[in-house]
Amino acid sequence: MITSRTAFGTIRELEGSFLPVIHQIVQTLGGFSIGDIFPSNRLLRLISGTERHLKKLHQEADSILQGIIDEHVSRKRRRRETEDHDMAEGAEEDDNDDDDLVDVLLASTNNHVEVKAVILDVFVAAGDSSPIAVEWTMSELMKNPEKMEKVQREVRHFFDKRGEGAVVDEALLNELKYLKSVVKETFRLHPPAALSLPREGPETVVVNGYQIPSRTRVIVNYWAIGRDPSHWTQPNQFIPERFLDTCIDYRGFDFQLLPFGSGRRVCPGMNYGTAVVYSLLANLLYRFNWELPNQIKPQDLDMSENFGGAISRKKNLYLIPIPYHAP
Ligand code: HEM
Repeated sequence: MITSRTAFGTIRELEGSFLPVIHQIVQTLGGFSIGDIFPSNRLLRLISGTERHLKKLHQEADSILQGIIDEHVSRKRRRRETEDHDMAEGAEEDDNDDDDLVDVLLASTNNHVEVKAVILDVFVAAGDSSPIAVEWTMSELMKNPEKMEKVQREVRHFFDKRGEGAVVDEALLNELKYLKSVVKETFRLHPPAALSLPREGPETVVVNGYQIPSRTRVIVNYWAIGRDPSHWTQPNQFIPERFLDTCIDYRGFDFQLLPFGSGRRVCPGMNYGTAVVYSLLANLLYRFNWELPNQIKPQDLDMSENFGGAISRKKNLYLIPIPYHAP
């Protein structure tokens, strides 16, 4: 929702139909089909039906995006007409402060196919990653009440000192060390994108004694790397403290923790995605205490995963918020 408001501004009706299509595209792309294993065999690709399904989804997304672009073009035209009229009467030219992503892209090209491709790429790649990360973080904190207490103490101390409106940016995260460790630990156990996008190398290489011929399709399993016992002690336990005394980070330089990938094809939305995660979490943790419904005990909270383009919870997380009032 935050990404779509940034991209589309206020076109709520079309936005409402676009997000479910994106969700289906992400789910379909994330699954494996027999055609993925033998990509050169067109018959297998046809039998699996995935290609047909994706084409249909693509057509739906394309027509919704065209509607959004048309809306933007006519809104811009109306605004320009009003501005021309106002300027003729002596008013100053309007700046473009409230332009959204579509406006910015349309200002740089008249080619609507390119604009649609960029928007589709951003939405499919961004998917629900940040909300999924927040949902897993809250799940782990509910399962581990002592960690929840510790992180809330830190966040409340921070906001009580700086005021409720304080923005949690990269500089201030140095003060929220435990929250940062909690997020790193969640990315380690539950990377929203478990697998890299498929990549092909231009030439043959040898990695750890394995020869990988050029043009081989390679997919890296970030989920398995995060739980590899040769890198992590008690790999399946949620222990944010493990990050307090190390500089291991998720930015792509520490190969045992790669929730955003690494190298030239590292996620370009990393800063935006993490800013959303930190600010949502900081607000949820500051403003409310949280309880599990139906007397569910923390240790009984279901943590099953849904396999797809993004690894979300299999069952939604339902929690009871209890407003917190600063003393
Ligand atoms: C917590 C949030 C996010 C996570 C965990 C995440 C993770 C990833 C991962 C693992 C990849 C694949 C890297 C690879 O193939 O090795 C990726 C690619 C990508 N991400 Fe993100 N992402 C997040 C948020 C976002 C957001 C908010 C945007 C855009 C607004 C975005 C845009 C992209 C794009 C465009 C690519 C494809 C890059 C390419 O084609 O090489 N991501 N992301």
